[in-house]
Amino acid sequence: MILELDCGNSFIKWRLLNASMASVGWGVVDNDEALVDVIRLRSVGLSQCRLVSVRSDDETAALVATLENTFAVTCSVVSPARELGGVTNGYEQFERLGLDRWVAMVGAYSLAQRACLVIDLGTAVTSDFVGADGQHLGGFICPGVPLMRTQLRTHTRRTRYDALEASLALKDVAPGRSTAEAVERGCVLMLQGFVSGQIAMAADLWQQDFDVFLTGGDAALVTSVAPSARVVPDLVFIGLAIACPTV
Ligand SMILES: Nc1ncnc2c1ncn2[C@@H]1O[C@H](COP(=O)(O)OP(=O)(O)OP(=O)(O)O)[C@@H](O)[C@H]1O
Ligand SMILES: CC(C)(CO)[C@@H](O)C(=O)NCCC(=O)O
Ligand SMILES: [K+]
Repeated sequence: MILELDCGNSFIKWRLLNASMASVGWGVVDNDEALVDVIRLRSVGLSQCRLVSVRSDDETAALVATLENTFAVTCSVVSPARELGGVTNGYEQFERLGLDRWVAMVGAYSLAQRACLVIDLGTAVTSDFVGADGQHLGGFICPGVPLMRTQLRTHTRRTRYDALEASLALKDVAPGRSTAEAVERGCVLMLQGFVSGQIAMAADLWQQDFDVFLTGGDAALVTSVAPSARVVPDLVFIGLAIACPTV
């Protein structure tokens, strides 16, 4: 079995593949200890681990050491590259491009084999443009819903509401008539406006000849403004397999 990990700033997403590369389990945890606990229950036959991380080098090294010591596996870790899977990193300093963005676009290009716009909606929202020839033109980074919400709560005094109100607020996006509706709907509309703008930018560059990929925990919030987008929740893992092939 292979353990795949996508180590973000807020969450670690994990997935287990069997010998036929079929997913036999997955989940989301919010710290290293919780990850070890959940994998320990399923670690029989674990032979390899591969991971992509946007955490600090020290944090990533600590997680790798824990996994290698606890489960007696070797971990392959994605490192920055100028070129991978036909995609050329477009950053002036290629090693500074977030590795989650990098493997997501490598995964998207492997599926599309033509120009693609890759949007990852998580804690942060990122968008990346890859041309038909695999050249990464660059992209954008903005706060995602969790960050927008927390910034509002932190910097204003009267925008509070509870989780129940929040969960009821998104039944539609009409003008809000309570604080919860006003904030929750406002954040979703910010996300949708951003995604619409990105698709318009891609259409300026490539007319109709491109694919839009959506991934990340909040992808479902924007599908209404991107009806032809391909929603691929495991896009990072698809790219991860290309970056760290089975040994
Ligand atoms: N099971 C889940 N666990 C955590 N977040 C979830 C889950 N399902 C949906 N979400 C939503 O996904 C968003 C987080 O997205 P995602 O899991 O892609 O985070 P992320 O960008 O990977 O975060 P990071 O990479 O910084 O850890 C949150 O806004 C949350 O509302
Ligand atoms: C933007 C995030 C936080 C999204 O997870 C990550 O890709 C990252 O830390 N990137 C480094 C900065 C950059 O990509 O330019
Ligand atoms: K992410």
